[in-house]
This record gives sequence, structure tokens and C-alpha cells, in this order.
Amino acid sequence: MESIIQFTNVNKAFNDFAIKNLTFEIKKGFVTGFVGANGTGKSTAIKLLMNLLQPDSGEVKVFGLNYKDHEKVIKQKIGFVYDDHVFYEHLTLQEMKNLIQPVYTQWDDELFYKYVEQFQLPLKKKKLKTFSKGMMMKASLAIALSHHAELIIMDEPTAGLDPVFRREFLNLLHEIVQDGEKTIFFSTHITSDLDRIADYIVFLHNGELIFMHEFYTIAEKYVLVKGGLDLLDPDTEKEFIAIRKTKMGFEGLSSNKGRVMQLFGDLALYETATLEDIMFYTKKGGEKGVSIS
Ligand SMILES: Nc1ncnc2c1ncn2[C@@H]1O[C@H](COP(=O)(O)OP(=O)(O)OP(=O)(O)O)[C@@H](O)[C@H]1O
Repeated sequence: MESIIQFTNVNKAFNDFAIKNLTFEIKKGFVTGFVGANGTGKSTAIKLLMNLLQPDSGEVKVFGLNYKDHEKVIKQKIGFVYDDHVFYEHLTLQEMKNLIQPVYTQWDDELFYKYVEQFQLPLKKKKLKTFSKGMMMKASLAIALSHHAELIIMDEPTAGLDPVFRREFLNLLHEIVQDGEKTIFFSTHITSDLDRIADYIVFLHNGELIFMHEFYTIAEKYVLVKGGLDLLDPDTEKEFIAIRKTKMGFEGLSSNKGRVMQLFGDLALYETATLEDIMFYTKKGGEKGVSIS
């Protein structure tokens, strides 16, 4: 399978935060959700991916090419979907299109107008500053699709969208990848978005990769365990990413489902861990060590 994005040992440090040894690969034709709590470095990684920031060390390749020698070729093939920052607010969508069109060698006017109609976007009657957040996302996506972008990168595209718009937007993304030619990489902390469309999950915490898995395998690896406090001792506690203890018992997250089920047998209860559970416990585990109360 062709690799579209490759991060290899990427490091980037700010004063009080660092991306550490980030290594992962994104394959062609899939939707990958990039998840992690607030401030874990998703936007920073996306900036590195867009060459808006450069790594202190390590390498970022897109379409197998590096930015140093191939920035123009890479950027022609990427659609970067923002909410409001790229557009000139005083322009209409038509005026914006006229500005953007010459930049892209593969611009397809017919396709642009098709999406404008499909997304029900006003072309000439409204200035972009009067667009809602959902309309801006759609306008940005229409532009990305109209230059035949092979890779669509989005930073928190669904944050701030209402549930109806969000579902519509996700359905659209799902349609886009159906031909197997396009690849979508988007960050989110709304984990229910991922249930709908993600094939892969890249999970970041404190600037480090916790995992990259096919979405469906997460339920096979991770489990929420509930049981009495008598089941816990220093050895069994090691099996957990984090544990929440109450007077009534404990609830803990493990990334080794088979092993803990063997260990506790029918003395404990097991529940499928959601991405939200994984985010919550990974954050708590990182903050306070294994045990949280
Ligand atoms: N240019 C910069 N200079 C210094 N620190 C920065 C810079 N850009 C980001 N940071 C810091 O890096 C950390 C990670 O920020 P980032 O925006 O990448 O996180 P995020 O995972 O996208 O968070 P959110 O979900 O809240 O958007 C934060 O502590 C932020 O303050």
C-alpha cells in the first residue's frame, strides 16, 4: 500500500512543550482520525505536516517527497481545510475562487460549481465574513476538492458545528474516499466523529504517539475492567493504564484485554473501551501515575 504521509522520528520543542520522536505512516485511500486531549500537540503536528513549522530533527514526507526539494509539488496535491483563517473576509466566495484558481494547475471549475450547489453555498450574495462556521468549512472543502487534492488535511473540522451539519459533513468525507484515490487526515477531540468514518486512529498524548491502530482493532486491545478492590495488588495494578478507585470498587483501563480477562476471569466485569475512555485514562495515568481516585 502506498504511503501518503510519513513522520520519522520527528522532534519539535517549544519552551514548555515538545513533539517527541513522532513516527507514523498514513496509507493511501483511508480516513485517519488524529486524536488526543487539548494541548497534546495535534495542531503542532499538522503544522509540521503542512511545512508551516519545521522539525528540529527527523523527517516529514508527503507523497514520498520531502518539503525541502518538492514543496510546490506536494502543496498542489494537498487540500488544507480550515474554518475561518484562510479566507479574506471582505470577499464573496466567487471572488475568493477567482483569487485561488490560478494557484492550482489542476483547478476544475465545473467541479467547484457542482460542490457550491451541493453544499448550498452563496456565491456572490454574501461576503465570507457573514458565513457561519459550517458554511466556511464547506467552502474550504469545496476549494480543496476542486483542485483534485489527493490528500485532505483538516484541523478540528467539526469543532463548533451543530450535530446535523456535522453528520452531513462526515457523510461527505465518507463519500470522498470511496474511490480509494483520496486520503483524509483530520484532528478531532470529538470521538463520536470517528465512529462514523475513521479507518485508522493516530492517538497522541503529550507530544508522543500512544498508538496507531486500525479503528476496529481498538476494541480488541483495550478494555474497561470493573471489580472489587480485593482484586488489586501491586502486580495486578501493573496491567492498567490507570485505575479509578472508589469505596465500592475500581474501574481501570487496560490495553491488554486478553491478559486481564485471563487474570481476573469472571471475578471482574468487562466493557468495551471507547476512545473517550482511552483518552480519559491515558491523560489521568500520565498525570497521576497508575492509580487515580
Ligand atoms: N508557536 C508556539 N510557541 C510556543 N508554544 C507553542 C507554539 N505552538 C504551540 N505551542 C504549545 O504546544 C502545545 C500543544 O499545542 P497544540 O495546539 O499543538 O495542541 P492541540 O493538541 O492541537 O490542542 P487543542 O486540541 O487544544 O487544539 C501547547 O502547550 C501550546 O501552547
